[in-house]
Amino acid sequence: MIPKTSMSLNKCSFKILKNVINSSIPKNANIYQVIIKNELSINTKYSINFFENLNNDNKIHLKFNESIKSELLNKKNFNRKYNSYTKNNLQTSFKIDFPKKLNSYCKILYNQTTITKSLNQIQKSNFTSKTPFNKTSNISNSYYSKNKINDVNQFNSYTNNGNTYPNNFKTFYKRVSSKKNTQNNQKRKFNKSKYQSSKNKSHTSSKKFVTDYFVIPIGGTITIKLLYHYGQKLREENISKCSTIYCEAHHRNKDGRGKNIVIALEEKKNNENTEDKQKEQENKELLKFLFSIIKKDLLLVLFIFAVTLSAAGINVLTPIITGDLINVVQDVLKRQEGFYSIDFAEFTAPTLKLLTLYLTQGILTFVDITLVAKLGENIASRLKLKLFNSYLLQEISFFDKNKYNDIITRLTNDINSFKSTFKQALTQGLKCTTQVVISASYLISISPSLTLTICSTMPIIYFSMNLYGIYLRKLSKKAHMLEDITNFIASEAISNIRTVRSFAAEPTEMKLYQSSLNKTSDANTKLGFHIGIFQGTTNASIGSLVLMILYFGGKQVVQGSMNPGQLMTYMVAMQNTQKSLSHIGVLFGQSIKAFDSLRRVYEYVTDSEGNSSNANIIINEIQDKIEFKNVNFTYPTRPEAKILNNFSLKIPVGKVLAICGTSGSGKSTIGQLIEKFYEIDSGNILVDDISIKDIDSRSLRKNIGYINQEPILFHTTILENIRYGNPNATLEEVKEAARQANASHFVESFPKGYDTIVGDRGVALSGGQKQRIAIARAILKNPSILILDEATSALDSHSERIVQEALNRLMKGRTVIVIAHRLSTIKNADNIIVMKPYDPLDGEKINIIESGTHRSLMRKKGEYYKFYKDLSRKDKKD
Ligand SMILES: Nc1ncnc2c1ncn2[C@@H]1O[C@H](COP(=O)(O)OP(=O)(O)OP(=O)(O)O)[C@@H](O)[C@H]1O
Repeated sequence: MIPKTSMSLNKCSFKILKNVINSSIPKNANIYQVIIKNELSINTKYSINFFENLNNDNKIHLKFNESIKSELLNKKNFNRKYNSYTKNNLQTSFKIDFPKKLNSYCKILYNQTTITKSLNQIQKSNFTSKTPFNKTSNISNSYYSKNKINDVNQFNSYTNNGNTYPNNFKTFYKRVSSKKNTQNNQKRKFNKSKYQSSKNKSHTSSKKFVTDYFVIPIGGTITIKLLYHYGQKLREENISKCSTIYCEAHHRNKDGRGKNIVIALEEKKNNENTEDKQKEQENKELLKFLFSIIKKDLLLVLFIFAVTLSAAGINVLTPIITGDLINVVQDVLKRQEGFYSIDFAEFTAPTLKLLTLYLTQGILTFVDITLVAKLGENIASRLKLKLFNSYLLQEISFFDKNKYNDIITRLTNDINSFKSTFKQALTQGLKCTTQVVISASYLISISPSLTLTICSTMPIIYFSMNLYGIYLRKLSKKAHMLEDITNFIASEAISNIRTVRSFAAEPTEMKLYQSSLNKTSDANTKLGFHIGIFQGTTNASIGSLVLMILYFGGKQVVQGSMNPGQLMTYMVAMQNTQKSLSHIGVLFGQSIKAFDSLRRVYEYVTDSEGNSSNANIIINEIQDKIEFKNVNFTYPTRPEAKILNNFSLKIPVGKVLAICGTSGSGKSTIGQLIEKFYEIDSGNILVDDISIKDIDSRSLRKNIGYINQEPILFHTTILENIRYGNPNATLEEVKEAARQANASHFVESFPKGYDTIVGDRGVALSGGQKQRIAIARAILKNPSILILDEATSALDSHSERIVQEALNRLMKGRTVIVIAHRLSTIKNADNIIVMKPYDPLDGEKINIIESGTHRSLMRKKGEYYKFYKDLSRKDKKD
């Protein structure tokens, strides 16, 4: 029976909870729920679940899964060991280790009664004020022992104050930190031979972290709120993104009877205040990021500032000098001396001044454009490099979660749009703002009354134009979207031309394209019509403004309160101000968009920063078995569907394991887990008796060769494609690998031999040829483990034979995992396992339904027998 669910559980978490209960907990077990309310300051869009390790030692081991761990860690330094233990039969305890930078405290609710305050007090008095977590302290252990007692006392005094807590509900607080250890552990690169000795050192990691440790009785409903603060950086903005998290933990009493608790972490509801703070914090971080990109060019930026300000100053001066020139002309006219008696020397001074201004303006414009182009390119390159690097370092699950187009768009469109707006904002924005400020004060100084008259009408024109501008932007967005769709239809049809042809779908594609084209053209025509209205109205308004100035200004000239030169200056300055203002408006809109683009780039860049794991054991050659120990696994993009459940498997070194089974049973998943493309939820995968979590991913993958049904080749020469397996291989070595892979014959028959370009993704080669190039590549890589994922299933029997021959050569002396389709490979394998998809409703809850050698399984006449017979029938047909 499940006791009453906590009121704090929302619908979503309850659904998950129900799933957990349905899927994992024995029906006859007593189930108690411990609801952990989560207010993690982490971005857990995808990270679901703590996970548990149940040992028979009457202990509960709670662990964070890797994604949460890295998030929690503020992407670094998280302790891998989350051990906890049971105090006695009635109590379940768990301990959570926080990294020392994590300023953390717990709110505990017992039967809906909050004791948060007490813990907050403890937190404040002992941790935050005396020894802030964000500072590394070298305080001795005795300090902590002393404080630990204080904490317990404080806590007890609170719980005894008329609260509903049972007496055994105690809280201990312990905190140990050592900067030295953390740094040493981070820097230490493990070498396989040194591993044993280093391992012990690394496991003294409890020293490195702040440790919160609560003892909680099983029974009733307990809500625990964990609040994490990253030192000074309370990243509240991410709280809203935090999704529901659950974990389940099993507890066994000494008498062997099981008790289970389900723990759910739940999204914290944000109030508006925290949302504002979040945004503020996000913007701050974004600006910081931008500064880190620009800071190398700080001198250049300052120089551009100086040039732009000078250009703005000259722009303001030009109408003034023009006014002077007009005044000279007027003076001469006043004197009414004939043309030949005019002293042109009077014109020289203002004319020369104007000429100098124009020339300087030209030079400054040239310098400005050149420097800003340089700055823009520097920034864009840096951003692109940062983003591209972050893509290459992302977890494979990142590519499951995000659309390919989205990933590429951020690298191209987003960065380019940011670059161009940044350039404009820096030059035009600065120039326009300066001009507006100087011109406005100048306008007021010439004629305050005229300026007031103009200013009362200008905002009306300005705002109505802006409103129309918003409508125009909407139209333009729609036209762009339709254009994108049209382009997509064209590119899809062209890139899939073979499919289009073979289905004789040309007329359909043409119709589709034409209909989309018509819509785009209609939208663009409408846009053009409205742009026309906009431009026409703008021109008419500007004209009216000029007229107003001439009318009112002319009156003032006649009245003698203004001279003609000043009127001229006034007119030009007003036009400049008006242009600058509308420019600033447009730039403002563009800047918001550009900032969004930058935000998207930043999101991906920071995403990958969380992937720096503590796995640092380098392995040069795998010499021992691979072992799956009680592995539970779900794909991060589909957390509700468990793929492997308590999965155990040993693959001895140098042996061949064949995996067969129905589609979707998880055969390929096993290969991907060995490659460490995904992190497992719980259990362990050992390679050479070392947990895969501790092994440096690159060094692991260097030891693995993966050949699948559709090998991907790069758009370059055959030589370079084979060399991808070992960039240092000589031409002779490449040729030898090709020979062993049965590829040399067909490669040498090509006119350009090894210099033949294979086309995009190897389109210029047949399936069998691509497969053999991939095998040659694997031969050069010389891996200890070979994973063949349905490697020959897409080939006809002739190609299959040639490829298989090459594969047989490659398999010799290696540990091989064959995800099998071919009878001969399965038959000769040292061990065969038959898998079925995990089904939570199935009583057995297993993935492997049979295992053994070909002979033993045939004798058994079970699933493998059926599978083998089916395959033999198919083979005969072929
Ligand atoms: N990247 C992924 N994200 C989410 N789910 C996935 C992903 N890859 C595979 N799956 C799911 O995991 C399950 C096992 O897939 P897997 O590819 O391991 O099966 P398989 O036994 O190799 O199947 P097949 O014989 O058809 O290739 C399937 O239900 C599949 O839909």
